[in-house]
Amino acid sequence: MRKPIVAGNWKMYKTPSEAVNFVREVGNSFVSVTGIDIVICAPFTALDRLGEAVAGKNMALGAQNMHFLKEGAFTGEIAPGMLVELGVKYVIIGHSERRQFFNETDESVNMKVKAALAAGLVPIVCVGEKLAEREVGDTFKVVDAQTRAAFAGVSQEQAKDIVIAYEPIWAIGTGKTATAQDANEVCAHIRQTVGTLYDGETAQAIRIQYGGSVKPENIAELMEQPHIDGALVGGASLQPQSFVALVQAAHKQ
Ligand SMILES: O=C(CO)COP(=O)(O)O
Repeated sequence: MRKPIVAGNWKMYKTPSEAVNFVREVGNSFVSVTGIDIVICAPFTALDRLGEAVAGKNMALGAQNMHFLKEGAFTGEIAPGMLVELGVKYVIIGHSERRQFFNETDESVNMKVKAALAAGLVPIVCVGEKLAEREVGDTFKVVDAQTRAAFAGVSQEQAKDIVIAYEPIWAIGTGKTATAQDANEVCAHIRQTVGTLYDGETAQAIRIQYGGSVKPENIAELMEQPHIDGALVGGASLQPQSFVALVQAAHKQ
């Protein structure tokens, strides 16, 4: 059985003190929750203080990006080892906002995936089609190509640890969600692609999240789908009550 994973992607929201207040308000809500991974992907600047704040609270830390090299003259960049030292466990790679606004390519995504795995971080690799691509029926083709590129040169053993987030770009921050059935169909296709790259066992092991306007009201239906193992949540992860409600609704499945 795949362990469900609900992750909040805070994007460029929350100062360090706002982040710590969030954890304070969530309090012990998750302490006795088992059987689900709960992750907060915070801005780099909040990770240090969050590391202390989440201790014993059953929430893991994630970053939203990183560089693929260990160190170097790359002004403004953050290396994998810097995240590891802060207690970070997950890192989002290739979010559509990074692909769109920061020149992230399938090639850089692949290098970052390999670097994250080498550093002991779990990559949350984002794939997803644009509205125009969906409209011409290219959804499968797009996610297939993104998935293949992301996994290039990744061993079977390492591949099992990767989390994939299927985020249709037209559903991000728009209030439009893919229907649970449509989302499931694309996640099934992504799983099949992983199966062709490795084998059926790897395909069954890998966790696939859905992301795009996920809320406490729609997460349960999404999580009921056989190929959806979790959610990557933007806006609805920013308020403590809403984040707790998301995890509770996801966990009932
Ligand atoms: O991009 C997302 C998560 O990574 C989705 O954002 P929203 O949940 O705000 O649509």
